[in-house]
Amino acid sequence: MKFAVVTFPGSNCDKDMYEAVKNILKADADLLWYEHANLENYDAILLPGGFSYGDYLRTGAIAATSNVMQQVKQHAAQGKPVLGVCNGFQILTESGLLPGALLRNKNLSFMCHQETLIVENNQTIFTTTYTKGERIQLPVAHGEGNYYCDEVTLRELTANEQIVFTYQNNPNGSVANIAGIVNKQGNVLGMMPHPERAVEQLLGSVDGLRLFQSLIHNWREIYVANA
Ligand SMILES: NC(=O)CC[C@H](N)C(=O)O
Repeated sequence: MKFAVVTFPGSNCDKDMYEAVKNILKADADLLWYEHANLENYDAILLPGGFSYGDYLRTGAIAATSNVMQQVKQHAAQGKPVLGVCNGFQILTESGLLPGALLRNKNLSFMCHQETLIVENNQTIFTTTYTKGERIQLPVAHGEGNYYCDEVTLRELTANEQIVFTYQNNPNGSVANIAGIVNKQGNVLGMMPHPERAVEQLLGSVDGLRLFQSLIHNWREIYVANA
């Protein structure tokens, strides 16, 4: 299984993401500059955190218009996995791959600390290593992590079990305590907390590692075991 980590101008969690996948998971991965990225031969695409284009206009809005996102859309339409973390999540909502929007935190301040999340759906390709309702520890680091969607969308997200992670103690004002959602097909996950920053005990938690392990395991089940 081969991972692509896409770097935009202003990404700053791209190397952490790459290190987590390449050196901790020991998976095949490339770090790709957005302009030259050809995503054809990759199995999973990782959109890392940061401040793409300086967060100008709206977070993720300018990166969402880049050519590489057309490729990400094609990849997603084929049912292949896409994970957007933090700014990656913002890019996914701005590009229409996920519903809703990320607004400024309710206290209008950047926040950076460990949060307890609740695993709401452990039946996605990203979350089968967790149990439903499990409390896990992941760090958050954002100024605009306040997930918003209208009531109709929230009803749909709930009915389709697209809410994957919620915050135990909502730090940013997100609707329904939402920390991460998947698309209807279940192959595109966007989340504000950073799994790539929780892949070694030295970092305070290994709960993020399990997300990548889940993805690799389920990808093999789908594409290798049944081939
Ligand atoms: N770590 C990040 O990805 C930061 C995300 C974002 N640009 C924000 O502050 O909201």
